[in-house]
Amino acid sequence: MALHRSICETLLAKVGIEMQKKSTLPLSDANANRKRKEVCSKETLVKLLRWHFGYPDFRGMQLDAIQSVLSGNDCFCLMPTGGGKSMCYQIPALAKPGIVLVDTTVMSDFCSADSLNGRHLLENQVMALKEKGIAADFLSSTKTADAKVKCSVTDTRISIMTDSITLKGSNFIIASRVIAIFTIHEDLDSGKPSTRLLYVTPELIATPGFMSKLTKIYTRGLLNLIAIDEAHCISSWGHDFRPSYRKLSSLRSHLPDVPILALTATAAPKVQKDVVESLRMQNPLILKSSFNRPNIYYEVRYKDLLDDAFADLSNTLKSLGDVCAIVYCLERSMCDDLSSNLSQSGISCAAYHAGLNNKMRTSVLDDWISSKIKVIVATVAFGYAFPFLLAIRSTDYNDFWHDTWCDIYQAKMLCDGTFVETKGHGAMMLLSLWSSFRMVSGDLLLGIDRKDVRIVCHFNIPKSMEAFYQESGRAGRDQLPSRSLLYYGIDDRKRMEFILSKSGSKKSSSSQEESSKISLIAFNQIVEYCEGSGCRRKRILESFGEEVTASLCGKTCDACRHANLVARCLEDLKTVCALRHKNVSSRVFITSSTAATTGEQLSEFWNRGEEASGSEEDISDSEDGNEVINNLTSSKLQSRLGVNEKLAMLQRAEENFYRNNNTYKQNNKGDKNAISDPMRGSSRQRLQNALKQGHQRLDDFKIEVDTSASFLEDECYKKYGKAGKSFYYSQVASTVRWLTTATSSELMNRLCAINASAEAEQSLTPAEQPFKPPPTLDPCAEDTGNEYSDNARSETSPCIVPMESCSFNNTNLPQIPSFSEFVNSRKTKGEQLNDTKKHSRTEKRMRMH
Ligand SMILES: Nc1ncnc2c1ncn2[C@@H]1O[C@H](COP(=O)(O)OP(=O)(O)OP(=O)(O)O)[C@@H](O)[C@H]1O
Ligand SMILES: [Mg+2]
Repeated sequence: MALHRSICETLLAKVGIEMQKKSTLPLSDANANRKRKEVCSKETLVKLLRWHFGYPDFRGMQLDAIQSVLSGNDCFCLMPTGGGKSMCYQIPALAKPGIVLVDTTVMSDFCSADSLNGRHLLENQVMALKEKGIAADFLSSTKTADAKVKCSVTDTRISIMTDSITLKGSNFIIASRVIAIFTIHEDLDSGKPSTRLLYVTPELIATPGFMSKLTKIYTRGLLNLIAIDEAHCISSWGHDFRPSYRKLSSLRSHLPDVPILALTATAAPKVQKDVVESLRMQNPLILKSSFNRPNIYYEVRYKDLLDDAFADLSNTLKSLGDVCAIVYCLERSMCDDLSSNLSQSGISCAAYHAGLNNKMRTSVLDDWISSKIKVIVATVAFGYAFPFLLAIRSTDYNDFWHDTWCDIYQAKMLCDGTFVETKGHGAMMLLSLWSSFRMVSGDLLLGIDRKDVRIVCHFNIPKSMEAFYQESGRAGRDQLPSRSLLYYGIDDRKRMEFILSKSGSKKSSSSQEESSKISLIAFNQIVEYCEGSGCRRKRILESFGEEVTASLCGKTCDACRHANLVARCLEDLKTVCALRHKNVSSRVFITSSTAATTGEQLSEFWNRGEEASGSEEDISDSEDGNEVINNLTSSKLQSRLGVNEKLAMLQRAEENFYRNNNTYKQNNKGDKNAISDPMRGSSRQRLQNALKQGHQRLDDFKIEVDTSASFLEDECYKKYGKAGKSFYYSQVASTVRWLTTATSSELMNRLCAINASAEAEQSLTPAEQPFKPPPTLDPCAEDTGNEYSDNARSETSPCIVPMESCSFNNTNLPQIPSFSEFVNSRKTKGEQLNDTKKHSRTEKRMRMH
């Protein structure tokens, strides 16, 4: 034991775990208050605030909340972002001996997604509190996945003390953490814990081991308060990806008279009701501060009216000088692109998302917090993984594929290991994407207390007003003037609507449909915020049920300050939209909240239903998918299996899939995934429509529509015909999308050859017109001569050469590896690394090229 202690101390010293720098302020009435539920006087509490935090006085409703919980009442506290909610449980932790338990999303997100980052962040937070003289610490149910260095000293004790922690060994950082857990547990068991503020995850609370520990602390009269930070997760997000929050309801039954403090910045009345009921709060004191953030200037810019939104963003950031900023976007790839784009234009910036490896994320975060990096480009909060599959599928097939395997690879390291036996690629993709998006979900920057963020830009529309408020609220936590800038694009809006509408597909359960409807209604609020001409601030506040006067804003939003300009922009947007999306019923300026939920055909992604027979076997709609989603939440396998076992399991699943699939195909004459002629016809029609729109949009449009549509369709078919209709549709969709934005010269570049050939053919008499590829099109013509085979000829566009031979669009695709190949390539790679004694970690993101 003595040996253990000395090792602990040495290691703690080595990793620099800070001891408290400030002593706790001695309070004369502290002991007297120990058992009595007595309100601390305002003076005492202000003294604590000044001593530990150096602030002169409490803000807003802080004091009411603190006094309420100290007197034993439940309290529901609604405060704006940056309003100082943490103080409402930090001060009670100082006011009496005993423990304040804080259930926090920050930990939940980070620890379940990425243990090292979670720990790193929390270590920072806890260290900051320790420096203020607060005995704070944290515990989580995080599993340690890395198995580098054996940590034999603590193995046995850890497994005895926490039934949820699977320790397989550890690198140095983890070792230090493990020892810290050891000491916290010892402290909690001691009967006289020195810990005052204990941050935990809902996952940990749900474990019987920890609950029995809590019960012991409670029976000793040492549990003073349970604080649930970001309590809205119980309601609006809990069902989707934080079911563990639901388990918090057991707190009341196990610990009946410990006051509960629920804190949130985003709670609509229905959410508030849900939180109060779920936590079984009793007559809680409801404290509501205004959501108004007077120091934030709100502005919307319209992507469709900008020449170059990237450039606009970059110029805006530059014009602000060397300030700290956050840019949010929807997808990782966008994060990376945007970040490198901004860096190229001289802005100190980095991408931050779950696709980065631990080391990278930690270092980006550190650099941003310490101001080495000024701008952080992060993914927005998102709770749905399932529909992302379709969104991503519309991007390049190969990139998508590679990303997917990479995600599986990363998921084993980052997520909590919910792997299930699945039926093949579709399901595995869903699984991996689910994992990866679960990782990004919940705003990775949540809980980071960087006060001087001067501007928050949304480069893609957020999913709801609540998400927008949370994210934009990261600006100006120091109360100094700051900005929120949202770039609104019609395509972005459609993409988000699609994603949200697909979150409850027709084959899903009714609750999923319901949640999809709710999401779309919530999304409509943020669309109205962008498309409406009235005061932005008023709109935000009204969406949270606050009634405000028009004068409240005081020209601190673009709609109030530049009313005419905004009105003009909205008019222009209307026109652009009418031109660009002629065949798609536009929702611009349709403000009825039901419009989004009526299932209208909103974009190229989701009007697949109208295309011939639909896509029964689509990954999106497959029973497989639902099964995976269902299994994901109920999987018994959970994290108990090792990584290699999980990979082996996926490999087996793939083999089974192919076996079953072949049998299925033999038993069913037609392949459901095959692309039929009517489907191809319908795709050609869509491409024609898009080309016709181009005709209207562009003055110098000289493209022959029908032939070009056939050409493009043929291109899609050749590229993805064999992969099945899902990928074929995606390719058609992205081609349509490209057509709606392409410039004349881009169109000409891609289609000039075919149009040149059409023109050439027109100049010939019908008798002269050859049934062969035009020489200009075929760079290999000299080699192939007239050997152009009938097989390579498209039935729909007879004058087109095989795409593979066209130099202007070389679509030779790298081979797509099967999952087994992928795993084996990893193994080989690993062996090679061992052979050459390369211990340094190379790029985590595996490249298949
Ligand atoms: N009474 C106070 N006076 C001055 N500053 C304060 C006071 N209370 C809290 N703060 C500071 O305000 C900042 C925001 O506080 P905190 O992180 O608790 O906000 P929050 O309400 O939890 O925000 P979010 O919703 O973004 O998590 C912190 O830097 C905190 O130290
Ligand atoms: Mg907070």
